[in-house]
Amino acid sequence: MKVGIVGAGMVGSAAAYALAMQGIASEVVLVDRNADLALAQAEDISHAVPFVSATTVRAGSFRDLDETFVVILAAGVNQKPGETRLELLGRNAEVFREVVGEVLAVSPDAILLIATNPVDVMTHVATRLSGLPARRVIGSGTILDTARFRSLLGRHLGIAPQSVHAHVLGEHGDSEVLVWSNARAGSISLRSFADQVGKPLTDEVRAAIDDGVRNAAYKIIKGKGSTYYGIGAGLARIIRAIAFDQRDVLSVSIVTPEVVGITDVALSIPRVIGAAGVLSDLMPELDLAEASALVRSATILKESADSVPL
Ligand SMILES: NC(=O)C1=CN([C@@H]2O[C@H](COP(=O)(O)OP(=O)(O)OC[C@H]3O[C@@H](n4cnc5c(N)ncnc54)[C@H](O)[C@@H]3O)[C@@H](O)[C@H]2O)C=CC1
Ligand SMILES: CC(=O)C(=O)O
Repeated sequence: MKVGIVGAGMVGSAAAYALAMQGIASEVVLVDRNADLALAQAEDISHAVPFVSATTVRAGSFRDLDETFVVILAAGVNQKPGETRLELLGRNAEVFREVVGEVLAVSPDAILLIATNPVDVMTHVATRLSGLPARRVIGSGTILDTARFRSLLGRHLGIAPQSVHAHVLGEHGDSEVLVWSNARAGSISLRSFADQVGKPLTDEVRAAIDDGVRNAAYKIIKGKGSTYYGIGAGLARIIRAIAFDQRDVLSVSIVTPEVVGITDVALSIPRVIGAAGVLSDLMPELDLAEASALVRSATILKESADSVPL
């Protein structure tokens, strides 16, 4: 399967590396307005390929994105220390006005996979600009926050993150909602598992995990300037579900007709993903506090999307 990546910076190149290392794509084409950067990234990643897979990784122009199955949009500015994702909206909407049409001109049937922040609102912008059905314009949404949540819970409980079943919903950003009420470890409720292994989920533990998930990006950006390995692997995970029609349940963002009473909003809930994109949406049971936090998150995202002129 051929995958295009627009934006060959840290996120785009990390996604290309993850796709190549896992052999998910047969071909990856990197496009960037800095053509030298795209070429250098493609060369560097292609030198890792002989150790692992047979993926062709190359740089190209928009014309080289013909017949792509999925195109990742990772072009635009990232956060400076202390900056929120929503503060990037105006600048990155301008970038999408340039690139979405260029991609569709050569690859009208591609699924668009959005990484650029603020990812939920950018997913809304890309859906409007492209005119594609919402299920074919997928934002990585809270796939990364969900991975962070599972990682921290697994670390606390002393088990693999893959054995933790818990999701983060809503905005990929400050208003995101960690769903504790229906989280499970193995097939056991999280609270019961934690008590059985002698690692109770006290208020302090929950607060520390919430902070670790919600503020992960701020801490990493302060330490090294940007985040990319986590989202690179997350993007590859979504493409694997599409490439092999896996019907995986992943928390991703698409424009959704109605969620918790808010209409026409892009945010993350668990969704089934296969070759056609998002196949169905799933609404977990939430307690009152989680439901009200999700209404707040959805309202913030809807207001933000409504503020973007087309
Ligand atoms: N969805 C998520 O979970 C995450 C999203 N991000 C977001 O991903 C985006 C990219 O971040 P980084 O890769 O760190 O930034 P970066 O600055 O390393 O790369 C961005 C690339 O976009 C290119 N670009 C800008 N305008 C372009 C255009 N019109 N056409 C083609 N290329 C263009 C730039 O030349 C640059 O190489 C940011 O918005 C960042 O906030 C970052 C981490 C996680
Ligand atoms: C930068 C970003 O969105 C993240 O690492 O969560």
